[in-house]
Amino acid sequence: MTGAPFEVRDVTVRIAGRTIVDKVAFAAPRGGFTALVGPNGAGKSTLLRAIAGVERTTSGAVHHDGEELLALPRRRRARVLALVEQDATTELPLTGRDVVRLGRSPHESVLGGGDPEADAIVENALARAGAAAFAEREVTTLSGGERQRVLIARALAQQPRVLLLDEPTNHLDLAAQLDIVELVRGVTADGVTVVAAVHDLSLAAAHADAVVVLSEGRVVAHGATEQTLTPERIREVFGVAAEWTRNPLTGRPLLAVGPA
Ligand SMILES: Nc1ncnc2c1ncn2[C@@H]1O[C@H](COP(=O)(O)OP(=O)(O)OP(=O)(O)O)[C@@H](O)[C@H]1O
Repeated sequence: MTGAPFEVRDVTVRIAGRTIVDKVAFAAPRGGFTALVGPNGAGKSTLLRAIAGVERTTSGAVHHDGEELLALPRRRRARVLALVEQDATTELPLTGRDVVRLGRSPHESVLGGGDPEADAIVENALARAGAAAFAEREVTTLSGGERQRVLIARALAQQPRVLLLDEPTNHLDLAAQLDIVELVRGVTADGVTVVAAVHDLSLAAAHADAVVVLSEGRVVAHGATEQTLTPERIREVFGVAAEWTRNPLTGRPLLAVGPA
């Protein structure tokens, strides 16, 4: 991890007169894993969509290595940043491989082609995301967890410098959740900056390099886990009593919760 090439600057999203994301600002180190946490409705998905340029921002900017990403044409932005949305669905009769192949479109020439490595990159992304078994299947027939792996593979095929994940372990069984954590660590080791919305605070504490706590559209804390995810703040933001213990199998932080 070096420097902070990725910066979210005062991003605000107002929808129908309501402020959903309110002047959110944070920087993320290159090759770091930043966990975005907060209760239901805090604005995590809207913020990720705004950063990716999918949701229109009312004001603010997103910088990467000196470029203002929101001002870039969509294809150029997609070469820098990929978003895996929560529960993204498709009705199109595409196979898993077709969907992953779509991740290459920002790298192809406008008329298609001009991307000689595409086949190898697609196969590699399928394998890395544990989605190779679904390459020939129509994605509409896949389970939620299987589809999630295909969508992660598509984002990997995009070869972004910044990877945004919205609840990447949603739909995944316990072993698959561990696979995804492993995958995120592998991707960050390659220098990709990961920002992921996660509900599992134990996962955030065990694996993230930094945590951004969002509440009612605002950043209420940002920094190392120990400083941000204190029992007091968890009570304040999530409305539960909490105590950190250790996972006896891994030695990593584990959150015990109870009624406030
Ligand atoms: N298009 C929209 N129109 C109106 N309200 C919206 C729209 N999109 C999001 N909201 C509202 O904005 C708030 C934040 O939603 P968002 O999905 O970003 O929260 P979240 O933190 O990702 O929640 P969750 O943990 O439940 O996924 C919610 O109150 C939601 O109802």
